[in-house]
Amino acid sequence: MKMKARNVLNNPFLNKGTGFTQAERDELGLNGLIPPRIQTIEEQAERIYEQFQSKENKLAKRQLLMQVFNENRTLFFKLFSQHLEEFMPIVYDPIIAESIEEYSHQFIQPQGAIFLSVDDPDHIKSALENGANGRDIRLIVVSDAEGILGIGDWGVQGVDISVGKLMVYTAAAGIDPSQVLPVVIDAGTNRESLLDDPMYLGNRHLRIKGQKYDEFIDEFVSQTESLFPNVYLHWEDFGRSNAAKILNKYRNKITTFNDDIQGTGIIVLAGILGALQISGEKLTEQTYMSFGAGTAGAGIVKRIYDEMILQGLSEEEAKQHFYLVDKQGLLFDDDKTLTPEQKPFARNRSEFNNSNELDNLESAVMAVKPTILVGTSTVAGAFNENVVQEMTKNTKRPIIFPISNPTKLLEAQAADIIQWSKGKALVATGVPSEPVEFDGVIYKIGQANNALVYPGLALGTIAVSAHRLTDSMISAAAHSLSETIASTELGAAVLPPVSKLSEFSKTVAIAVAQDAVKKGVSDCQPSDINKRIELSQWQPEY
Ligand SMILES: NC(=O)c1ccc[n+]([C@@H]2O[C@H](COP(=O)([O-])OP(=O)(O)OC[C@H]3O[C@@H](n4cnc5c(N)ncnc54)[C@H](O)[C@@H]3O)[C@@H](O)[C@H]2O)c1
Ligand SMILES: O=C(O)C[C@H](O)C(=O)O
Ligand SMILES: [Mn+2]
Repeated sequence: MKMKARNVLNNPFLNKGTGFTQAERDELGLNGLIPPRIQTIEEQAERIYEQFQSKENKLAKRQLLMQVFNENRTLFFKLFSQHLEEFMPIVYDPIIAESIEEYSHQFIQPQGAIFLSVDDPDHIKSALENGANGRDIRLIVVSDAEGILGIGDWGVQGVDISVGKLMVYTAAAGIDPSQVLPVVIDAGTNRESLLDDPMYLGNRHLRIKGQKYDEFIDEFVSQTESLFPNVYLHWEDFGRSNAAKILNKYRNKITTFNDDIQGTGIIVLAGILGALQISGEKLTEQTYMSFGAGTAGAGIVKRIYDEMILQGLSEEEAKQHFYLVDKQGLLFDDDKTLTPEQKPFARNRSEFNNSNELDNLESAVMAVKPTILVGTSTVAGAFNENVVQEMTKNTKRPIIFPISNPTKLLEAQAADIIQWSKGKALVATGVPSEPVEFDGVIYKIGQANNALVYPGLALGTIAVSAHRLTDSMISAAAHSLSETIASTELGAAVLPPVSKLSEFSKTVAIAVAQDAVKKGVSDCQPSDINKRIELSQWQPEY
């Protein structure tokens, strides 16, 4: 086979398979190397979709799609754009969790990801260069996989989350797949079953913490910035002790984003604003309880607290609206184990006459009487019938969002919350949920997953080359999303449907870019914003 032919057939950015025209086949020396029939991308997509439908289970469906991804990115994204709602749970959450758990055994191909080892900081630069291979990288998703979704530490196997998040970026917002790089930092793993597994493909030692880890992250950021000066750096699924620390260290120095903290904050705020549009109530009158106050839980609380201040409350007034519940129960300020993110929202025991009894969710709900309950605890079934019924006593339309992932970790099923609350609760879940019928009304369930917002956020930021991702841009993203819901329909969802993801990603991008330009974080002219966004959007066509 000629070099030229091999290069295009083996390069997923260039390969068109049966889509090569006769002229291309002549020029590249492809005659005889692919079946003679020349197909349009639509015909190719139809063929693969037929194969997809014939696969008996979802993991097998994902494996088929990943094979297409590895061979032909354009065709993969054509298919993804045609079947966005159907493919999202397969290539992304929840099935991605299974693929991460099985990674070392199922491994065939590195899927264009970059593997960095904490033991080998000297190769960070060359690994990034090898991966980019001359491409202009504008977006990196990096994970060290200590806190994959709610399933914990998966070591090098967590690389799939970096690949998966990037696939959603392109499908939802048209981020050019040749400008992205998925990265995993293999810092070891504390999961014994991986360390004991002879097939495990990562470093066979416990997780490295402390100075060696911090220096590695520093070196990674500095090499990334010098190789790709226009990059937007997305952090995913780091552990609770690193996620906020890393974000706080770099957020005012580079264009960077932590999805679990900021992305989740945006989507939950948008969902709450959507729910309040439906109920006609005000945010500043709500009492908020976070069940699970880790990376996501505390990130959401900070976003909603900032919104309350934006809506006119003082810092002290705003704080009064928040209650955090974690493993210990309701969090109090005399607790020495609080994280820096929990501390500002911990309560004083003197506020309750039974503070010692508030060591579980049910008693905390009864004592606090929250009107909003968000679950980021990884505790399946924690929002039981009692908890939900208690919530209905506090307000006409309680807002209840169990958003732990994947499906097996949801704090409650949407259908149960609707039943137990007799249709009063306004519900969103982290994974897709079917509509629920109750008393003649069909309740649509919003998906409060950061995937609904991070694509638009990055598109807006990258399109106008904003040199920071500011809180103000983040707030603009949340507001733009909540404005797109159909709040007057009976049983309306609190968030827009995934089927409209491409449309509203653009809405989010415009709002974010406008805010960046207005606040001087970008040099783009206001009149150029829409054009710049359109030009940044890649289309899956040959
Ligand atoms: N829907 C979304 O967009 C989205 C985004 C981010 C995270 N999440 C989900 O949220 C969950 C948490 O993620 P994270 O990144 O914050 O993890 P994390 O480990 O930082 O936080 C989890 C928190 O839950 C607490 N917890 C554990 N057991 C508990 C119990 N029995 N009672 C009360 N609290 C308990 C932990 O102590 C910790 O503080 C995961 O399931 C993740 O998938 C969802
Ligand atoms: O990956 C997801 O589905 C959302 C979120 O980032 C999570 O960690 O659960
Ligand atoms: Mn995550």
